[in-house]
Amino acid sequence: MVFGVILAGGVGSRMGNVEKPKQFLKIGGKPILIHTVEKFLMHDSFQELIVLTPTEWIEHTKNLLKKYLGEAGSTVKVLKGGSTRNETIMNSIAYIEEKYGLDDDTLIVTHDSVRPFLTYRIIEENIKYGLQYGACDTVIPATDTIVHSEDGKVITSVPDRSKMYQGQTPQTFGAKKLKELYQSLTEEEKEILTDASKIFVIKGEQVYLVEGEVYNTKITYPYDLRVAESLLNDQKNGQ
Ligand SMILES: Nc1ccn([C@@H]2O[C@H](COP(=O)(O)OP(=O)(O)OP(=O)(O)O)[C@@H](O)[C@H]2O)c(=O)n1
Ligand SMILES: O=P(O)(O)OC[C@@H](O)[C@@H](O)[C@@H](O)CO
Repeated sequence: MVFGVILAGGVGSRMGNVEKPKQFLKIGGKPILIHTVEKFLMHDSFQELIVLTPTEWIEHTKNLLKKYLGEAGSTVKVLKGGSTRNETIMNSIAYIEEKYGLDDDTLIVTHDSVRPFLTYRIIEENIKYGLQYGACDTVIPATDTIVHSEDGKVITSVPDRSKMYQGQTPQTFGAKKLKELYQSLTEEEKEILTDASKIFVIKGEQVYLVEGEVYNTKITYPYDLRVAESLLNDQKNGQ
């Protein structure tokens, strides 16, 4: 079984002083989260779509799904997010295990709710390579040179940019394996995680690359809202 797991459990602190978590802010007259859910609803491979949000925003999320997406929106399961992004993913796996059981064919396509510009191809390839390889990560080649600094003062190294990529999402995994690997991590290992692919990498497991898109950007800062509005205008004008 394949599940769409849309991560909306954050508070968007880097968005500054806004009245609600950034995933509920509007672009093109519609909440960012709704743009993202719409992309997943275009695929019929999913057994179920799951959105995970902070507890206090669960009812709001359900209302948005019904208001903007009607019947289709009502099929989306809304759950409580976790204290960290990976705990949110674990909450989705706990729900899946409870309702469907977990086996080696249980696949989760995990996606940042604030990356509304992902494409049909990216989702299809995540499903295909997730089923084929058991783990894949959506990435784009680094456009800026990556600089590594241990102390934040001087350069420790400048990795070969031709081998550097920027991680995006979706990140797709065998749910059973992800759960087992995550549970085997120490608290220190969990602390340094900023995504889920690293859980596999730390444990020496292969994660295959799926080609992302530059515009599959994560809305993080106020500036990103302006970029998102202009991307929507471009799409409207067929650019
Ligand atoms: N406990 C968490 C933390 C983050 N996320 C989700 O992970 C995605 C990417 O994380 P990020 O951009 O960092 O979102 P926030 O944590 O909300 O932002 P900030 O770090 O600025 O507070 C977002 O869709 C966010 O909702 C989540 O589901 N559960
Ligand atoms: O550091 P942040 O919490 O903004 O991002 C965490 C993840 O969302 C991020 O690592 C993936 O989108 C892959 O880049």
